[in-house]
Amino acid sequence: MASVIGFVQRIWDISRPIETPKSADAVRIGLLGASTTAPLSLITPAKSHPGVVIAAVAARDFKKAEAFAQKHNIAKIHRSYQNLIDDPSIDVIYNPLPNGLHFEWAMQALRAGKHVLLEKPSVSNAAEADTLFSFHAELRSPRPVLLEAFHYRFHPSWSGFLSFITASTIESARSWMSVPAGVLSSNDIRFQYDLAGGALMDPGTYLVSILRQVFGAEPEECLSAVATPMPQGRDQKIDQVMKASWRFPNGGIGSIEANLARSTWLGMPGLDLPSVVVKHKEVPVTDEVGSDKSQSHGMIHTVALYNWALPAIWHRIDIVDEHVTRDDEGKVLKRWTLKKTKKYYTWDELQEEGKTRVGSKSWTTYRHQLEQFINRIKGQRGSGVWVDEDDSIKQMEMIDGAYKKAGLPIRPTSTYG
Ligand SMILES: NC(=O)C1=CN([C@@H]2O[C@H](COP(=O)(O)OP(=O)(O)OC[C@H]3O[C@@H](n4cnc5c(N)ncnc54)[C@H](OP(=O)(O)O)[C@@H]3O)[C@@H](O)[C@H]2O)C=CC1
Ligand SMILES: O=C1OC[C@@H](O)[C@H](O)[C@H]1O
Repeated sequence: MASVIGFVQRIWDISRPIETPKSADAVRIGLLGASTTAPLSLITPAKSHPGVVIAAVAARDFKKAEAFAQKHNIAKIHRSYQNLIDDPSIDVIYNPLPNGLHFEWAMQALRAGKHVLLEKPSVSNAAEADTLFSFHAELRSPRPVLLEAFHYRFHPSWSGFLSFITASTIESARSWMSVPAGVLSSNDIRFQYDLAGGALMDPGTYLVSILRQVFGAEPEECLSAVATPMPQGRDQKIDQVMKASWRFPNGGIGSIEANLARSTWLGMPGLDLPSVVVKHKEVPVTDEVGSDKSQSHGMIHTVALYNWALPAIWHRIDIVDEHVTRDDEGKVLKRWTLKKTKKYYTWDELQEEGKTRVGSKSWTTYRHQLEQFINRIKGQRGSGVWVDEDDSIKQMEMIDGAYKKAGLPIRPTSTYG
């Protein structure tokens, strides 16, 4: 009962954050597009941040921008993306445009000296990532801040999960995310190749990021990539589903399944919690059992995180240790399993020296991300979580590699120079 009350309370608190008065030096953010995601990923989180004002929005259609501004209490409307970027009263550009427009508008914003919060995937392919992030790296100090918005990494549940993983002994890691069938309309940006759509680009980009995080390394080889194309008559360059696997330097295998139209029995929409399961190789345990030289004691450590995408609403980390003792001929003497469950709604259990980790239970991944983004802009010490330039480039290299392996073209490079 207490857990149900906690769940309902968290949903209530997340959807109605306490609005804080804004400080005089608040960072002023402008939104590119009246996007579907902005209310969840930035507008609501900004309400509880005293140092952030959502100051302007630009949309291709003025009436749409007007309605969006009114609904979200945004004071200023621009008739074009360029006008927003050129607005001297704006400090930060939030870029949640279709993936295929990320590169152009991030470059434009950086060229205008604005900080950029850039939705994932950062761009369409590795060549664009290299150009964008190298351009950013070479900007003169004080450089604007550029962040690929891998929000899940900023929540304490992700750090808590990683704290149970020993990268060098991982045998396998599996991660998955899907969108239930029928949720996305047939003309959704995710189904358009020219806008850099596809399952690997959308849920898949998180899954690729998760494998890179878990192994703490880049893969040596893409072992398999199998795309389920869109139904006949639709764009065959779009992967509706992508299943792929990679071998990492420790010999472990990482695999993903990204699905833009998950269905189950009789075509009913399917709902899976976005999750990751990491299984380690058996490692020897030295303890009182192991000290008997005629016996050996081994353990397989498996860690799973359920709901890494919206962990503030609910998540669970399961840690399962399978123990086995064997005699000196390898015959199994005894097996037993120890299980525990952990949850990290706040940093309380994860405080480390030198890191400033703040937040409350009602902070979503997006709110935590915003905190760190603003810390960077203000030159303040934060939680230590960040996504750096090289990380974002390597991310796109892994995605390109999987598209090639699947026999699909990598997503098109922008003509913007
Ligand atoms: N962090 C997260 O949790 C989430 C991130 N995302 C990411 O955000 C981005 C946008 O996703 P989402 O908000 O769902 O997308 P939308 O379909 O809402 O598109 C976003 C905006 O793109 C603009 N746009 C510009 N050119 C085009 C075009 N040719 N066709 C369609 N739209 C265009 C529209 O702006 P205008 O108003 O000017 O017409 C639209 O408002 C993606 O990169 C996605 O991966 C998406 C969902 C969640
Ligand atoms: O968080 C998300 O969930 C669903 C996806 O389609 C979306 O783009 C992604 O960011």
